[in-house]
Amino acid sequence: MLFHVRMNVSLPTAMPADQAAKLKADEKALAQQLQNEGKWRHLWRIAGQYANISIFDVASVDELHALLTALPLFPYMQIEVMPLCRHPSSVRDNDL
Ligand SMILES: O=C(O)C[C@H]1C=CC(=O)O1
Repeated sequence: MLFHVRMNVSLPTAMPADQAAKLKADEKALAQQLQNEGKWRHLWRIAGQYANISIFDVASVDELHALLTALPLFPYMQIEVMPLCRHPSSVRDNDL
């Protein structure tokens, strides 16, 4: 199942720099692991914003929820999820 996910990140301004750096490093490691596993298929920065557009390819809504809520930055993100299905006019297969 494919999901379009937007993540807006908002770290508290009072958060110590070393805590923020650790969160970002942990987030990066997990994001890259999930990309290598094929579950996090696309990761794009939204220009000019601390936000991203991602495409996840997972087995279920429950799996997506588990992945998103396990992200180190999850407590500091606003997340919007859009489930995707095949468009009848698309000339592409689902292999993104
Ligand atoms: O920077 C972000 O957009 C938030 C998050 C998503 C992947 C990652 O490494 O950090």
